[in-house]
Amino acid sequence: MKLGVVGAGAWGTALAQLAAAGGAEVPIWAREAEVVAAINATHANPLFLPGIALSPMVRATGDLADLGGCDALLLVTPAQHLRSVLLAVPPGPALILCAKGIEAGTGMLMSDIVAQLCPGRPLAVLSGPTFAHEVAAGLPTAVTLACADPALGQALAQRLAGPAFRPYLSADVIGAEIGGAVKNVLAIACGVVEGRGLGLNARAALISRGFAEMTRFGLARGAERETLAGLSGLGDLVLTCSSTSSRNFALGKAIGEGRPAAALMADRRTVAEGAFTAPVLQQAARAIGVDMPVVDAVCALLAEGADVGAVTATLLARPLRAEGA
Ligand SMILES: NC(=O)C1=CN([C@@H]2O[C@H](COP(=O)(O)OP(=O)(O)OC[C@H]3O[C@@H](n4cnc5c(N)ncnc54)[C@H](O)[C@@H]3O)[C@@H](O)[C@H]2O)C=CC1
Ligand SMILES: O=C(CO)COP(=O)(O)O
Repeated sequence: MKLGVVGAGAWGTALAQLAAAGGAEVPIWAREAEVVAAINATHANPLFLPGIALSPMVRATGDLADLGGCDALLLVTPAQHLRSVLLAVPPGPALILCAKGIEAGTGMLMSDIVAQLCPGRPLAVLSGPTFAHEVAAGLPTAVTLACADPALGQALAQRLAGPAFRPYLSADVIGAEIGGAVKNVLAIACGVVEGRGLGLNARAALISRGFAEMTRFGLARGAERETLAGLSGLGDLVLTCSSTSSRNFALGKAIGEGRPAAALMADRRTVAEGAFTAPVLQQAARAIGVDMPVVDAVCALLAEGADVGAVTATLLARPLRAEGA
């Protein structure tokens, strides 16, 4: 099975490296001419994945048509740009959705966008605890590979699996997408806890209550509980809520240290998906009557520049409730 990669940020580049590990040539589309040049001339992507020597089998192009001969494409452009890129992706290859987010304005999951723009096109979701630089360096991890078609899911998992990369199959596409999108917002909250010096107890409590929010929202949207508790949900939540290697966590940490969110978001070249997902997730949750107080708190910090101390106090002063409610 020939794989191609759309999007040469950190994660797309790491996935291309993974796909090329067995010696196959892997075409990767990059939006930036400097990234195409660097990958082809120096086998590196210093802009988005510095410090990693890439396989010479990873071949970059600036023309999406060059990926037309692939059997499947890993789509790794940020969630807010998937729609525009999808319009130019060659028809035919199955699509593996790797971005973690919800589209602003429409509230659509990535699979909803594919269904709208390319109805009937075979698709899968790849999601889980995967810091790009660790995967590119060959460090071990496991992911969820969700696909409604078991034969396609099996073939994709076989193609992507390696000695240090272990996909677990699922049929729950929506569950895998929701876990990845929601955990980014919660990682911002955990970063705030770190930046404000609120302690490790607070972080553990927030991960746990954040997971309760992810579960409430996911179940209401038709996700399966075991997917949310798996690699693409809880697994990735724990990862991104624990390390400044997470851009979302790092963003939250800077907010917790007192830096204004708007200034932090301006001019960044790397993506902190949670900042875009937070308001649209809040809207989607309210529309179906799901309570997500941690997401509300992140929205207040991001959009309104609310005071961290006041937002924290509001969260802690909410009426007491049963843990499972
Ligand atoms: N970096 C990581 O460790 C992981 C990232 N992801 C997800 O992968 C997706 C991509 O993230 P990264 O590769 O980390 O990106 P990145 O932050 O390394 O790079 C930004 C990317 O955005 C692209 N971009 C900027 N403006 C664009 C536009 N107008 N149209 C199309 N593309 C545009 C750039 O070309 C570049 O590929 C995100 O949804 C992220 O949540 C998932 C797993 C791991
Ligand atoms: O999704 C990720 C790891 O699984 C990367 O997280 P960040 O986007 O917060 O860096």
